[in-house]
Formats: sequence, C-alpha cells, structure tokens
Amino acid sequence: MNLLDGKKCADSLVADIARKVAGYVESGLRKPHMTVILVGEHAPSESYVKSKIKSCEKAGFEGALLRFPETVTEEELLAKIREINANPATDGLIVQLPLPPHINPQKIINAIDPDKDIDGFHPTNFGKMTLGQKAFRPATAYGICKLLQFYEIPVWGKHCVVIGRSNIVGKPISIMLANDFDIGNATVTLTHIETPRELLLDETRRADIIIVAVGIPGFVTDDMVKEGAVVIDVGINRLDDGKIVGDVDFENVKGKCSWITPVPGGVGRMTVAALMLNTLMAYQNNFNLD
Ligand SMILES: Nc1nc2c(c(=O)[nH]1)N[C@@H](CN(C=O)c1ccc(C(=O)N[C@@H](CCC(=O)O)C(=O)O)cc1)CN2
Repeated sequence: MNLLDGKKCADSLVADIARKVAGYVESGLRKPHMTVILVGEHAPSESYVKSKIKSCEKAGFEGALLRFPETVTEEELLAKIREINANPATDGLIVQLPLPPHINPQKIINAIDPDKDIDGFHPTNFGKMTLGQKAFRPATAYGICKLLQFYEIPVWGKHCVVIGRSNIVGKPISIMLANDFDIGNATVTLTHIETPRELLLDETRRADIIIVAVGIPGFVTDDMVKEGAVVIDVGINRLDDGKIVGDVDFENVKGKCSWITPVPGGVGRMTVAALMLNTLMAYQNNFNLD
C-alpha cells in the first residue's frame, strides 16, 4: 500500500504558484486577490477558511476574510456579492459552505460573477467544465485529479466508481474522469447512498479506482475493494473524541489497495491547493497572462 500524500502534493503545487506570482509581481503587477465570505461560527468552516487564507500567504496572494453573523439576511449577502463582483481588485470570490438554513446556497452561488467563481460552483462554470470548455473546476474534484497526476496514477481506460452525488464532489469528479480531456477517459459509474447494496458491491468490487464522498465514517469496507485498487477518501467526519476520520475503514482497507489517501492529510489539502490554482487562473485571465 502506498499513501497519496495530499500535503506533499499541495505544498508542491502552491510552491509552483508562488514562483509564478513572484515573477508577475516583479514585473510590476499587483498580487492575485481572493475574498472569502464566512457566515456564522461553524467550527469546521472556521478551520477551512483559516487554511485558505494561510495558503494565500504561501502562494503570494492577498486573502481577505469577510465575516457575517449567522443572522445576516440573504439580501445583505447578495448586496455584498454584487459589490465584490464590481471590484476589479478582487480576482476570486468564494462563499464558504454550508450557509445557515434561511439562506439559499444556490441563489448565493448564482450571484457570484462566473469570472470570479474560483469554487467553480456557478452553473456557467459547471456547464463549461462539463462541455470541456475552459472553466473554473470545483476545487475538491480538481484537487483529486491533480493528486492522481502527481503520483502518475493512470486513469485512462480505468473503471472508476464514485460514491456520492453532491454538486461539489461526486458529480464534478465523475464528469472530469469521464471527459476526453484533462485527466479523463475513464469509464465511470456514479453511485450514491440510495444505490442498492448488491449493486454497489457489484460495482466497487470491480473498480480500479474508488472515490467516496458520503460523510459516513467507515462506509467503504475491505469486502468492497478489489486487490490493488486505488481508494480516494473525500470524507471528513469528526468523531465524539475529536478524532477526524474519512469515509473509508482505513485500517482494514489499506492492505488491499495499491494507493490510498489518508484522512486527514489527503484530499482536504488538495481542495485548498486547487482553489489556489483557480485563483491564479482568475488573475491570469484578468491580466491576459499565460
Ligand atoms: N465554498 C466552499 N465550501 C466548501 C467547500 C468548498 O470547496 N468550497 N468544501 C468543503 C470544505 N473545504 C473547503 O472549503 C475543506 C475541507 C477540508 C479541508 C482540509 O484541509 N481538511 C484537512 C483536515 C481538516 C481538519 O483538520 O479540520 C485534511 O483533510 O487534511 C480543507 C477544505 C465544504 N465547504
């Protein structure tokens, strides 16, 4: 079993970005700028946002965190988004999810200028990504592709089974793996927690690559995995004792895999690195750079 080290890969990507940014700044351009909107006091979101701002510093970006109380109205949030959309000094804007129940997340995402939508969640970017056009790609899915590329894990012609159909992970990674550009050309089955158990087992036991994002600790067990498979765990589950575990029963599954991501230290790290790649792209688009 080999570990897919998300920290190592993310550090390498961010160091590459920092070198490029240093060159742009030396030539007289301003730094890339990312704005993060955080609503409320959701503890995991606090930690993710902190790591995004820290990563901005490492990449040579300016990162601004805008905090709103839990009670902020949808209209107040939309007004702030419109203001940032109109500000040419901001290259990328994200609204950290989840949002409080009184705010419709899709309405918020739809309000972000697609040219600043570094999360790649806006329907324009999602559609372009699906059609194979240049677009911001959802960061977790993009990060998984970068991790597979970093470790030179072949995807072409492989049978991939994705478990979980969320808009931010399951759907985009299925599309990206199946597309005939980028990392793609895999044969992909998209399953989810409603998939009948027998059907799910039938698929996962034949899978060369399993990607799971269901938010259920230990969901993927060793009997579901073929010898030599690659297992990508997107889950981040906080147990009562404070421990963070993924959706894979890591201790029992690892012996069967050729490659596996740890949690923490796997896909989560790549999510933040891929967001930095998208921010760099937004900046390069703004200044017509390569
Ligand atoms: N606007 C967005 N909201 C959310 C996204 C997103 O991509 N855009 N994804 C998730 C949360 N997320 C990024 O925002 C995220 C999740 C996990 C990690 C991470 O580094 N995890 C660490 C462990 C975490 C810990 O110790 O607390 C790891 O896996 O090593 C980063 C970002 C939902 N919301």
